[in-house]
Amino acid sequence: MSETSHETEGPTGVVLAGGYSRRFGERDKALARLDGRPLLARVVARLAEVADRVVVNCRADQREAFADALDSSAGFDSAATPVRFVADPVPDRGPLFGFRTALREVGTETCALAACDCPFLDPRLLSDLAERLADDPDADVAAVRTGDRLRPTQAVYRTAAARRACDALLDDGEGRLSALFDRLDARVVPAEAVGGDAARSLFDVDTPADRERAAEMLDRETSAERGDGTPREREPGVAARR
Ligand SMILES: Nc1nc2c(ncn2[C@@H]2O[C@H](COP(=O)(O)OP(=O)(O)OP(=O)(O)O)[C@@H](O)[C@H]2O)c(=O)[nH]1
Repeated sequence: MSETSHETEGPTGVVLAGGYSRRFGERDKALARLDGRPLLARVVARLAEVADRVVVNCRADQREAFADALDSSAGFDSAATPVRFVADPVPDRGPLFGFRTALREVGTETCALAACDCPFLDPRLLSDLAERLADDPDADVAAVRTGDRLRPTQAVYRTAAARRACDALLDDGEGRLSALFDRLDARVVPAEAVGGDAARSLFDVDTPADRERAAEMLDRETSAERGDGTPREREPGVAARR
C-alpha cells in the first residue's frame, strides 16, 4: 500500500436517498424496515465500515425523518463516522443530479457511492474497489460489471473527476447515473472477481415484494445459521443493537 496521504485516507460514503419510492407505494423505502431496521440505517452502517464519513443526499422534506432513523437504529458509531445530510436544491431531478449535489460536500479524494435501497451492501466489495482504484492512477472509477452492465452505484469514484462528469452530463441534459461511464475511465471488475458477495450486495428493494424477498433472504440465512449455532445477521464488524 502506498504511503501517500490520499491513498491512506478512506473514501467518503455517499448515499443517494432522494427518490420518491414510487414503485414501493405510499412509504419512503429508505425508512422501510428489514428485521426492525430502516434500509437507510443498514446502508449507512455498512458504508461506515469502509468510509470515514458519510454524506446522505435526500430531499429537504426527508431530512428530519432520516436523522431520526439513524439516531434510533444506526448500528454504527456516529462519532467515528460523522453523517451529513445534503438536500437537493430541486427535488426529483434524478440520481445523477443527487450525486452532483452530494459531491459538493465531499472533501476526500475518493468517494463510495451507494443507493439507500440495498440492505445487504457488502463493505468488502467497496473496499476491494477502493484498493483497485488506488492501484490504478489512470482510472476515475472502480466499478462492478454484472453481465454486460456496469454498476454506477456500489462503485468508488475519484471525487474531482466525478464532479466534472456530473456537471458535463447534466449540462447536456443527461440524467442517468450510468452515463457517468461515458465520461470516466473505469477500472471494471466482473462481479465474479470482486471481493464480497456482489449479487447479494447489489440486491435492491424497489417494491414491497422486493422487501419481502429481502426478509426471506435474512430468514433463510438465520435458519442456516441456527444449524451451526452462528448468531443472526448483524452489520459486519458492528455489534447488533436493539
Ligand atoms: N437525490 C436524488 N436521489 C434519487 C432521485 N431519484 C432516485 N434517487 C435515488 O437513487 C436510487 C435509485 O433510484 P430508484 O431505485 O429508482 O429509487 P426511487 O426513484 O426512489 O424509486 P422509484 O420512484 O420507484 O423509481 C435510490 O437510492 C433513490 O433514492 C432523485 O431525483 N434525487
